[in-house]
Amino acid sequence: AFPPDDQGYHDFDEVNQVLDQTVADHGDIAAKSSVGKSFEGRDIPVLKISGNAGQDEAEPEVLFSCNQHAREHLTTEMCLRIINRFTDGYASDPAIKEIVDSREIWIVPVSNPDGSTYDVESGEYQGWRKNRQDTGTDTNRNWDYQWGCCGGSSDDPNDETYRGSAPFSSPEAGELARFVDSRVVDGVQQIKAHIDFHTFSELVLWPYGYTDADTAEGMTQEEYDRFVRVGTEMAQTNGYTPEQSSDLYVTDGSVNDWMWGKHKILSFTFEMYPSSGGIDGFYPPDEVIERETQRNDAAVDILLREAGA
Ligand SMILES: NS(=O)(=O)N[C@@H](Cc1ccccc1)C(=O)O
Ligand SMILES: [Zn+2]
Repeated sequence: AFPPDDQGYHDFDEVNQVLDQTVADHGDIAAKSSVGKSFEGRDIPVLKISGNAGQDEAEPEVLFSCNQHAREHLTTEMCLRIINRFTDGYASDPAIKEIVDSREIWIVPVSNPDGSTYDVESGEYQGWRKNRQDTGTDTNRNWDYQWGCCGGSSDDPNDETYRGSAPFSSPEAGELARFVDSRVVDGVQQIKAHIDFHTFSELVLWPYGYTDADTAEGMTQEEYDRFVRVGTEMAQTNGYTPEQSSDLYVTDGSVNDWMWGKHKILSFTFEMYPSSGGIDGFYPPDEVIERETQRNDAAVDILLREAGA
């Protein structure tokens, strides 16, 4: 459970209650399933929002994933904001209805349920980042694209950026990857765009993370320019700084590199509020949740539009 002053945040059980209630209230446009189990055996929930949610329709799909890093709890609230906005708004807002009827939206509010639970279950924040496998794997260094290639992760199990013993050695990354793989229908990946939400620094990041170069195998200049255009457009709406993720620092095995490198999914990371801080930057007071999640509404709409382009 979150500390008394931060009850506005949802822990894992409360997230599942919200998802179940959403399906109960909006069963025609919302469907809950699991992408698989975490290391400690928790189901990692995914909510699908679409007209006729029970049918797989030939519509562009978009994935929003949150809380890959345990302590980054504001990102779970970001995924819940997306869920509430597109379900509660469906009956009253024609623009929302138009999007939901023409897209299939997948939302994973808690990608790392073991780590997220560990971080808050004592009632005191643990500052935990990784999953709960042995001494912890940084799942955002465990994706199977240029894994461990380039000094953008650690081979020391005690480090915060430990890449794991092998690509997809963490079930959390492996199961989400398996879910994305499963969205290849008749040889075509149905998911066209993705945002992985993190905190903090207020950035919009795009691949590749493993190299400083703009272009590399699997990334032409035209493809890079599209990341810049869409990333910059989204950043103009939320005031974040847009940049290639390696401009921040080189990472290898990150989710964005795999989403683009393997599936050509237009995949971004958003680093949310605050813009700076120490360890307290991971724990903004719950009073900021509404403001800092609504801050990304327009960017989310841009990505949903872009998925159909
Ligand atoms: N959220 S964070 O503080 O861990 N920063 C992220 C930044 C990041 C995210 C995606 C690709 C490259 C870099 C990280 O994984 O290091
Ligand atoms: Zn993070």
